[in-house]
Amino acid sequence: MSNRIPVHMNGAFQYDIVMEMTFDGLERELNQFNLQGRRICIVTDSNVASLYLEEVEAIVSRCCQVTSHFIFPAGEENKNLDTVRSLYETLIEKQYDRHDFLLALGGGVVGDLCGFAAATYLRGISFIQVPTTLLSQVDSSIGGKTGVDFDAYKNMVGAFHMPKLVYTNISALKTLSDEQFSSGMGEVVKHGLIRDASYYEWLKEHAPVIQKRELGYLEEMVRISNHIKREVVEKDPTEQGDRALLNLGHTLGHAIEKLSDFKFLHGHCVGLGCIAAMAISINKGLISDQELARLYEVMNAFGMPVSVKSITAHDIVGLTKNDKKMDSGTIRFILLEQIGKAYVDTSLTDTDMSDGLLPILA
Ligand SMILES: NC(=O)c1ccc[n+]([C@@H]2O[C@H](COP(=O)([O-])OP(=O)(O)OC[C@H]3O[C@@H](n4cnc5c(N)ncnc54)[C@H](O)[C@@H]3O)[C@@H](O)[C@H]2O)c1
Ligand SMILES: O=C(O)C(=O)C[C@@H](O)[C@H](O)[C@H](O)COP(=O)(O)O
Ligand SMILES: [Zn+2]
Repeated sequence: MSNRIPVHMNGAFQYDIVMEMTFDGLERELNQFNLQGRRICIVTDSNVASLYLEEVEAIVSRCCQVTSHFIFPAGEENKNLDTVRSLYETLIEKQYDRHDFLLALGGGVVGDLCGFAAATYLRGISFIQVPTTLLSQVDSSIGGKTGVDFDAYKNMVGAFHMPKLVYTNISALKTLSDEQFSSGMGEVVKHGLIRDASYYEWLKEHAPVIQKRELGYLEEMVRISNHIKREVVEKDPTEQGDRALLNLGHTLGHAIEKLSDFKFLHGHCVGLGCIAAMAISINKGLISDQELARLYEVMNAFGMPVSVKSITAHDIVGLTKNDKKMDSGTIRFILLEQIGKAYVDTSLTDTDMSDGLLPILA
């Protein structure tokens, strides 16, 4: 199996996703961009900086004229315009121009924020994704959705801006906390649910080795998820249609994330949202009750929370009115027709959503 997945858009090659077990190959990949005389600013957060910045900066500095870095405090609460503003200030101060690059080293928070700065600084400069969390390796580094939160509304300000390269070092997952690893599994399980029933089964069967983080299995899992995400974003890069399926679990999940003041992790909220979406699908007679029991088994196997306290259905449903998939007052909600097959439903009422939330608010 190749460790290189090319991503195309409108029939034309856009960028490669390259999966390796170290950061070393980044040098080879960067050299294809002819960066002599150029500058690269590595954007990262405080945790990732202490783990990997020195190593990655040494590699990057061999490929371009000047390397600098911008470090911000880790956490979703810093994925906002204040941090973007500080990054702009750094780039202006260092006189970064349109031919220079940003490189996002970290999880989805770093990737989304750095990508948004790259999309907007000087009306757009190039950026590279070097994802280091499970969530970012399987999902957020691919497809060019960039952005930040605004007043804790998730990803309210953003742009589509494709990276020039996604370079994934799978072994970086070894230093991730168990909590962050299980959050990443939220997006992985989502991929199985929306697109690939046999992948969903495979995940369930291989839960023990995945939980042990055996690198061969992690590589296989990241590769399958990357293929699923690639296939969806290639067909619909700017979410005019089926890309919305990648939003399974997100309409309610994002609301829970906001209401928890970001105490709950994104992937965990997506998992909770997937339970609710499945419950609604069951209420509509689309899939059987047993599937919900199986989803609980899968989520338990990966240490994901299956219920939430101190948040009301009323508040969650209220926040769905700000969802990015709203269309003239109609919510475009992702449901399951069967395991491995999702669709966009435009008929849901607030009561349907409240009823779907019952299993997770119990
Ligand atoms: N753009 C997209 O398509 C897309 C897709 C899914 C999620 N997202 C966004 O991604 C964000 C969540 O990303 P995330 O889960 O990666 O969170 P994150 O970026 O906050 O990273 C989680 C934590 O892990 C730390 N970390 C990162 N790599 C590490 C490593 N290798 N070892 C040890 N610690 C490490 C970070 O410092 C942070 O504390 C959310 O903001 C979500 O909205 C975007
Ligand atoms: O790439 C996409 O498209 C996704 O929907 C992936 C999601 O996992 C991700 O969380 C995304 O940021 C959510 O999209 P949003 O448009 O609701 O912000
Ligand atoms: Zn997500």
